[in-house]
Amino acid sequence: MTDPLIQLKHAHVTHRARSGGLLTRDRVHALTDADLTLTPGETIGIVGESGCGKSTLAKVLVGVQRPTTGTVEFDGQNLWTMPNAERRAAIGTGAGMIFQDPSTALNRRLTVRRILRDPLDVHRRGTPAEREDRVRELMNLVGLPQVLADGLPGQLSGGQRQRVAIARALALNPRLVVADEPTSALDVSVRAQILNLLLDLKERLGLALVFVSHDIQTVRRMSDRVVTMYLGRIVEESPADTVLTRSRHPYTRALFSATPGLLDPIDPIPLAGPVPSATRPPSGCPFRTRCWKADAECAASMPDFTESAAEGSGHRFRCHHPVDDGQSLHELVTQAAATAVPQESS
Ligand SMILES: Nc1ncnc2c1ncn2[C@@H]1O[C@H](COP(=O)(O)OP(=O)(O)OP(=O)(O)O)[C@@H](O)[C@H]1O
Repeated sequence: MTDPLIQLKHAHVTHRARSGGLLTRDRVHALTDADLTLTPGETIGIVGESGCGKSTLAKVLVGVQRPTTGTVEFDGQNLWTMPNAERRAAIGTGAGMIFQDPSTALNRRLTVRRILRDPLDVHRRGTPAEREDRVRELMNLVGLPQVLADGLPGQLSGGQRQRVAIARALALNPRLVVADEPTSALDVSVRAQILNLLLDLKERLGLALVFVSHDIQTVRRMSDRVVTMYLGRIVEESPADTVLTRSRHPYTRALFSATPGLLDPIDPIPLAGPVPSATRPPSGCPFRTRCWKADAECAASMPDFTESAAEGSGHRFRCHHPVDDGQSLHELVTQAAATAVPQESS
């Protein structure tokens, strides 16, 4: 079996909650008890509703966010017990991050050349001449014409800016790249180009990729494995090619059923009420307040992960009452519509 590139163990992230801009004594549970393993060259996609912790999980994986408790191992080494300089070196060389909006992620006052040289200078990579060569190489890698090297981000198109952000993330030869909504700020016409570029780079460089998006269709296309999150928790990991039909967690099925154009035209699985507060998540399974299958057992405890019967499939889910393997969406919609869900939230 391949050694993991990254391993999260029981990672929690909490933040002080704010009310009217002021910090309160409450804690927001942005990530709860996350266990996840990523192998070299693998792509995982993270899906879930807004605020469910996708970005937090991505930042923890890439070593940008320190978990409040729990561990992150990168190449078998605990990232957060390393001395700072060592961790920065491991993170710098190990992982790059591409954000949603390249116009805010790039320093507007620096030329493309300076933006791409910066990580090489900070990590003292090679001689000045070698750094210049590397800048040229990075621009070629992401399909940016060399004439743009002296341009400022404001002089580039949205797609070109995102290419600069990708080149910068690749500057130190990372083995992992995290792309957090990398195309949502771009025109539809350039989205496919950027996604194809990421897929191409992943193949050519053997990168592991963590892909975060609200666009479930794209996540499925880009990923080997899909991680479903709900209210800070990972509730299912499914192989991307069977996530539509074989996922077992009711929330994964509901989420995918609500994606236009993905499945046969059909009403989505109806869910009761809104997502509860991340400050006071429900006891037991956090999805139980909206789930048509929930009962007292779901309020009492969060189930452990169940591995799918197909050994080595990488499919696992946390649910007391999973959807039957192969159960159709039509059946689930009917079942959910016929069931009243208890409304209390904790
Ligand atoms: N610095 C912070 N301080 C307080 N709360 C935070 C902070 N960062 C994130 N949160 C909260 O943590 C939870 C998870 O946020 P996160 O950004 O990870 O979710 P997300 O799924 O990526 O959301 P979106 O899809 O809207 O980007 C949310 O309730 C969010 O409000």
